Amino acid sequence: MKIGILSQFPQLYSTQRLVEACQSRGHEAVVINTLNCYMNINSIKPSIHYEGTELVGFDAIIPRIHASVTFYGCAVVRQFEMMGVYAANDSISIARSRDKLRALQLLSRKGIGMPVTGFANKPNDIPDLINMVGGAPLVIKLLEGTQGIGVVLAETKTAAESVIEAFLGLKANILVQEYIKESNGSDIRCFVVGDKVIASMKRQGPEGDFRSNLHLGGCGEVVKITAVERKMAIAAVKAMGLVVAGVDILRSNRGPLILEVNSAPGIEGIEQTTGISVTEPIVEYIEKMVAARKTNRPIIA
Ligand SMILES: Nc1ncnc2c1ncn2[C@@H]1O[C@H](COP(=O)(O)OP(=O)(O)OP(=O)(O)O)[C@@H](O)[C@H]1O
Ligand SMILES: [Mg+2]
Ligand SMILES: [Mg+2]
Repeated sequence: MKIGILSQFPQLYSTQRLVEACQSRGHEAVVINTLNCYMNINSIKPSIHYEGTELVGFDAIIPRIHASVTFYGCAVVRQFEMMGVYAANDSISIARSRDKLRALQLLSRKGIGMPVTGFANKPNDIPDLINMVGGAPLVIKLLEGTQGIGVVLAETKTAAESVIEAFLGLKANILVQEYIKESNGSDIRCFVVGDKVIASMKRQGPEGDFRSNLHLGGCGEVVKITAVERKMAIAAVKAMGLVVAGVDILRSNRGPLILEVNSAPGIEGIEQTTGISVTEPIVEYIEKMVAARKTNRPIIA
């Protein structure tokens, strides 16, 4: 197969590992810088051009769309879909999961547990909004933040009111969320491919930070997840329609709660913490899907 890896960063560990996994399973891997793709949208033969030539002959793509380029990245993935190329994460699912509000709304419809979350537009909604999620302390999040940036813990009602006012004054879209204190600055990251959790780790934030993101200095350790957590992670990925995803779960007093589903989950942290290759299963999954598409057999993966 010829597999395109959509990434702006060819030197990144994750990009390199995906290339290696494709090659070790006998496929051709091409790293494509998403932002350098330009598209010809027409009803006869939609195409993508790249550095002066047309991209042809691809069987599948693995999108690694960075949060800062969601709009353009999804357009490129969608164009590949229009050309009949299999996308291991399609454009609709990436867009769904990237917007934390949309994602939580979809998860809530499936009855998947999550911290109580509020969303508002007008500043005069603030006191009731704060009460709705159980009062302070509470967490305030930018809708499209990532790597823990734009996730704030407001310890008091006054702090919460001023942070919410400031964000809304800047026209930022924010979520207001119940703070799960008992998770103690840690969460569980499950790496899912298809309908399987391939690897999981517990992430613990640095001393004094409630955020567990590895990019902010958190560290990972191997963890055994429960059957309920496994089921929940898989259901969340299915609700998004993703095939490759990183699911963040908080362990709360009322059981596991989903925080979010990431469509371009980090690969370095989970592989180094667990010693499990998560890239091989991605390529294996793509092989099954592409083969099933060709023969029109029902897809069992
Ligand atoms: N409601 C909450 N209660 C307790 N801790 C929370 C809550 N929300 C977020 N956190 C902590 O903050 C971290 C970052 O939050 P979240 O995953 O929502 O943001 P992110 O910026 O999208 O991160 P990622 O890099 O995983 O995409 C979480 O991993 C968790 O440790
Ligand atoms: Mg995220
Ligand atoms: Mg997260």
